[in-house]
Amino acid sequence: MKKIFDEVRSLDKKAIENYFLSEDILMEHASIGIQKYITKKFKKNEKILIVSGTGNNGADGIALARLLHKKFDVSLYLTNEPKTEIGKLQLKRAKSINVNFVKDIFQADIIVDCIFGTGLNKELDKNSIDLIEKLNNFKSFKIACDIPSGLDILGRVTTIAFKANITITMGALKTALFSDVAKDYVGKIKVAKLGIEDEFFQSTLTNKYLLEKSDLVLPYRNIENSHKGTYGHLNVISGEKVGASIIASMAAFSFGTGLVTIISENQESIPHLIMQDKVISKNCTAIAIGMGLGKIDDSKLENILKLKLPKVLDADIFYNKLILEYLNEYVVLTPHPKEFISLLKLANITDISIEELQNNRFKYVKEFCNKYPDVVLLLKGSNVIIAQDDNIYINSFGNSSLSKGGSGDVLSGLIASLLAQGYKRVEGCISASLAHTLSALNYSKNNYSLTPDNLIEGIKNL
Ligand SMILES: NC(=O)C1=CN([C@@H]2O[C@H](COP(=O)(O)OP(=O)(O)OC[C@H]3O[C@@H](n4cnc5c(N)ncnc54)[C@H](O)[C@@H]3O)[C@@H](O)[C@H]2O)[C@@H](O)CC1
Ligand SMILES: Nc1ncnc2c1ncn2[C@@H]1O[C@H](COP(=O)(O)OP(=O)(O)O)[C@@H](O)[C@H]1O
Ligand SMILES: [K+]
Repeated sequence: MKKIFDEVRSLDKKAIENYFLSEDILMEHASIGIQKYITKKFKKNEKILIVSGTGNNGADGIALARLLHKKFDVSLYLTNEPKTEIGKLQLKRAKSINVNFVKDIFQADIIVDCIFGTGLNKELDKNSIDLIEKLNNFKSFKIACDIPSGLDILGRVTTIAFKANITITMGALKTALFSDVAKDYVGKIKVAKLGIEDEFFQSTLTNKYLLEKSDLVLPYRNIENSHKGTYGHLNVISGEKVGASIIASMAAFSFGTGLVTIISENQESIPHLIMQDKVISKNCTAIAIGMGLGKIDDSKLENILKLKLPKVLDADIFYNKLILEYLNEYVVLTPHPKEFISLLKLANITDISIEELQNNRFKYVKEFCNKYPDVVLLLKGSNVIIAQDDNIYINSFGNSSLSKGGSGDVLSGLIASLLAQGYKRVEGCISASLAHTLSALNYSKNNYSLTPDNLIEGIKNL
């Protein structure tokens, strides 16, 4: 996993002091980072338009124009004269070698957005909105310098934001790039090193981490002298919609759990691989409840919630106040945003809209985890957040093929499967969530036809 920081400005300052560097050295490295990317990816004669604002993000762009001068067909458009000292210096340098300044933007092969960086601190004015809108309409390959212009430090879109194919971010990953809203603007994300010792970021504390493919720990079996009981027995509690329990059960069975039983009062028609019972199994090692549950008698629910077994609580359960008494060290919660706002309300933390949550996901996850530090929370979304106490892990591998009924049931089944097999809760959530999103990513047909069955098939082939 890679470290993510809420802000890097103070880190840059500290690094400058620690290693006797200068803003100029850092900026040169920032621009070299983008120069290297462009030089590697594009042919020499391609047209590049760099659009620079008045702050240091703009100054990065002016430095980049100098670095690419005569190597590419580069044009530099300034929204205004630079305001910062280093920006003025970069401009002098660029002018001294006759960089090509242009008075109008145009559809180049490549556009580099250096209008605003992390210094965006107010609403965009009309000129900036028009400029970003025009750039977005160009069919160019689009590179955002540090952060797409128009995204603020919390990853919210002000009025409009630059839609990049890639964001080359300076120094270290920033939280703002991983809001759900940002996902449609950042494109790929790449870090440009600023000439600061790697050791510096390694030793700087953070509570946020970006998950990588290598963090996936599949439930490989490492002993031969085993039997089905060795790999746990998951009970999936069924309710009004048995389909959800079947999806979760099939996902769990395919992900290695030795036995899966659907617990239901009625005799349901279910796949022959899955067992069925009316009561919790004696050798049950984990429980999944909530998916398709509908209404349930409080005393029955309480009898399940009070069991000292790892549990995944999902879906309908987030509308029942009873769960507040059981938010303990056995529990994993897997709400989607609508369910999470219900939970926040039940827990008397806040009464907010989905939009407010989606604009401030990290903030509300933190508030919830401060109140319930024993619980492991997985907040679904285009960038999944896994949190416990103060620690946050972000899974950004998901894509829109997962926006379909039943995807969440697969995920709950996968987490419950790993819990039944003995994974710790945070580790279980990390590996299940990675398997879930990587399976979707590997599905290569198109991005509309993925079904829960395809997802489960993909998980068998990871
Ligand atoms: N900290 C450092 O040492 C480094 C910073 N670098 C670059 O510097 C950037 C940050 O630079 P700045 O702090 O100058 O900030 P920005 O370049 O993001 O620009 C902010 C400027 O625009 C103005 N502004 C903010 N919001 C506005 C709005 N809505 N409408 C009109 N004007 C607005 C501000 O008053 C300020 O003058 C980073 O994103 C990064 O690209 C890099 O060069 C690497 C090194
Ligand atoms: N656009 C998207 N990008 C990434 N992941 C997505 C996207 N849409 C949905 N998902 C994922 O799909 C799952 C949907 O779960 P949920 O809404 O609970 O569905 P259901 O209850 O129908 O099974 C979650 O894991 C969510 O993170
Ligand atoms: K930018």
